[in-house]
Amino acid sequence: HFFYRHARLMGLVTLWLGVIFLAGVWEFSAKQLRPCHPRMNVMFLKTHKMASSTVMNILFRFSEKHNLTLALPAGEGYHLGYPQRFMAHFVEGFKTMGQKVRLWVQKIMPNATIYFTILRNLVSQIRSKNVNEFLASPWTYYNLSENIYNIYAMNYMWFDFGYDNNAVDTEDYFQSVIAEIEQAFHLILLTDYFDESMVLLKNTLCWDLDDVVYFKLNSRSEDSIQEMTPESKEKVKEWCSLDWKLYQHFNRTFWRRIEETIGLEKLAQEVNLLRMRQEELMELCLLDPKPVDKSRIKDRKLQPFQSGRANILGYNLRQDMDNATLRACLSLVTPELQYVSYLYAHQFPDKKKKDTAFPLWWR
Ligand SMILES: Nc1ncnc2c1ncn2[C@@H]1O[C@H](COP(=O)(O)OS(=O)(=O)O)[C@@H](OP(=O)(O)O)[C@H]1O
Repeated sequence: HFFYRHARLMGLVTLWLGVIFLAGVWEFSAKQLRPCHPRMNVMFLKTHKMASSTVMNILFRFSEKHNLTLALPAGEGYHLGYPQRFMAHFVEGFKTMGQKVRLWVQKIMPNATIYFTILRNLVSQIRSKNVNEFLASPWTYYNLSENIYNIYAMNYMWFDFGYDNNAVDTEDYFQSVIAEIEQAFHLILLTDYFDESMVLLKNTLCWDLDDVVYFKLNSRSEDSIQEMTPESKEKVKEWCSLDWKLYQHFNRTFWRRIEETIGLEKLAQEVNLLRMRQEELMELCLLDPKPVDKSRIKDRKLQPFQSGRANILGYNLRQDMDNATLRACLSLVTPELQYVSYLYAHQFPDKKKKDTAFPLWWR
């Protein structure tokens, strides 16, 4: 009787192991055979001075290629309420009221949406004139009571995620925010490894290489920047300690994700392909091998918005292109405001146009 009972148990266990094994084999072969499907629902949190305009350009081109609907700023504006917290009625066509930011975003995005953003190392990002003087004695210049007008001077990445940039940095607080960000975002990319980020994005979203090929947008001219001294590089990590820890954390998760998904060897190959394609397109489209000073941009409609005193560079296109090539090249160099203006006019033909003129192109 004892043997009989155990034999039955053993039989059951063996049967289960068999079923689990078969399910594993089936899933493995299904993964090998089934090509992934490009993700069409994407939410990008635009962060400042972190190559976010280049990412936006990638998203704009993808949305045109697949005729997708964009959440565009309502009325005459170009921002979704920044620096206020996001609300759904900042998006053209949404009128609902009375909920929290996360719910607002969920209200306008479908359930199966990939949420992502991009961060940059403080040391490479903060290159404004007078940065060293500022960091030598920041409290001389920084006034806590100025509140929202201070956001670029302390922990602005923290602010862009919707948190208090003046908050006291304690381990518990830091960890609780990180946990919230990790819950809300599927992917955090890095400006400092932009090409690697584009490969990771392409693989996560199952897009093509050409979807993430780009020209670098919104770069500052050399005479608009001041590099940090070695002392400032150390001081900024203290002054913006929340941002510094945030960046370090997501730098680690970025490389972990690469290792778990693509692997370093394949990453290097794909980055290489991306750069080759980028060079090919630059030769095809551009008059100059590098972005040029705003005064040298011949077509004013291709001049990027000039924020502050910095000189923001742009591009001149070659003249000798057929219509289809010109259209493709234009979309790669069109600055953000002009592109938003164009997409808005296209998506809402009956509404009043935004006032930034965009290059005329044929649809
Ligand atoms: N592909 C790529 N790789 C590395 N860095 C890049 C890339 N594209 C843009 N950039 C740099 O990003 C800075 C502009 O960022 P944003 O577009 O976010 O600026 S803005 O806030 O929208 O004005 C700006 O940095 P600075 O030149 O230091 O100002 C750009 O040079």
